[in-house]
Amino acid sequence: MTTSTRGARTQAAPAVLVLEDGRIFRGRSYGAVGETFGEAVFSTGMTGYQETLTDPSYHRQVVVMTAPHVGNTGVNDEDPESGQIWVAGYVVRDPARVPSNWRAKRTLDEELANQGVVGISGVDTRALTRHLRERGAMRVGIFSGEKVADDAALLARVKEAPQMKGANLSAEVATKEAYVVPAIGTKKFTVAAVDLGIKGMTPHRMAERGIEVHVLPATATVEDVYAVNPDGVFFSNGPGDPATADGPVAVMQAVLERRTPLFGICFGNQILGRALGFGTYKLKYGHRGINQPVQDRTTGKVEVTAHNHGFAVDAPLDKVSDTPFGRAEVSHVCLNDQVVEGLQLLDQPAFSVQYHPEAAAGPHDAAYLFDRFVSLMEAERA
Ligand SMILES: NC(=O)CC[C@H](N)C(=O)O
Repeated sequence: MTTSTRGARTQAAPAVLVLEDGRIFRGRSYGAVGETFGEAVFSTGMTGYQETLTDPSYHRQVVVMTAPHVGNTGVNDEDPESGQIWVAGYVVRDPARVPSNWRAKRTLDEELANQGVVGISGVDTRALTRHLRERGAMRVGIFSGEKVADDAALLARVKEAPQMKGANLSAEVATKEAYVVPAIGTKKFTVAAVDLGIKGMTPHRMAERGIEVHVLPATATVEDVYAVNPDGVFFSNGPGDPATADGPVAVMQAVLERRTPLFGICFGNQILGRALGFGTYKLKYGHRGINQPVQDRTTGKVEVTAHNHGFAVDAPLDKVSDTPFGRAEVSHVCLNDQVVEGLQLLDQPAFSVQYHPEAAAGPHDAAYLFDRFVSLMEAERA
């Protein structure tokens, strides 16, 4: 096990990060010693590393932090978004030598080591991020220890690792058993939430609004969804390529058929896109962080929002589309690059966003979307 003292870190084993295009960064082992593979992506969040590490949507991704200092507040038991760290690897520049926070129980270095997550520190993460912005997200390996193979052998192994495009991963991270998150205060509604890799804060944001949330496995059928007698149906965030999510797309289409109020976040937005007949595609390097400007096209208002997506929906920005479920339009757009960030149906109560209104971590500008879901269920009941 490694510790976070200066002395221990200078003794940490050497580590090397090898990108599939042959670019190499050297540093020191951070967290577990060993090797790992994944898709190299970067996050621009300056805070919220615990939420990032435990977000199941990061499954099979090696996350590069652009913030130069990571681990400053250590690790607490309150902030995780799921029961474990999901990132495949972690890349930081300068780890905190003396973490300090009243809630801290352990150092981040210890937590990564305890959970067997291989990381690397001492990397010029800004140079690495610029590289990924120019060349795009790509496969990567991190190798640490006193003896690792030569660079050419490591590169060959990276090139054998699986690609993110075409990866079907929800069932690997989602709950195997259904469970209930009770409403906080008086129960007003029941929601069936299809778990494709759900973050803990999402049902909590619903529970705060009087919703009893029945979280169902990724493989839930239409019968499973309606067995809980839901006022609304929710489709969560999750890892992998939405082009592989045929099962959830079919379930969502059945929900749209019945006109039950529907809300989706991130992967859930991509599934709504597919359910309506739009395509999805891989972004060059994706959106990850907690400071992305999104415009709500209905009100014109701009929100600062939390993102974690590598794919996006291909829907026209400039017109209302006719779909098998009535008229649909792009409700939200990212102002950095005009990527589709939300969809809404005009003839029935269904909408979704590509970003993260649950805001864990991130700004709370988009919390109104949970209220909008409640309004749809209220209108349906009335
Ligand atoms: N956070 C998410 O739901 C991510 C969705 C999808 N895996 C993507 O990368 O775009």
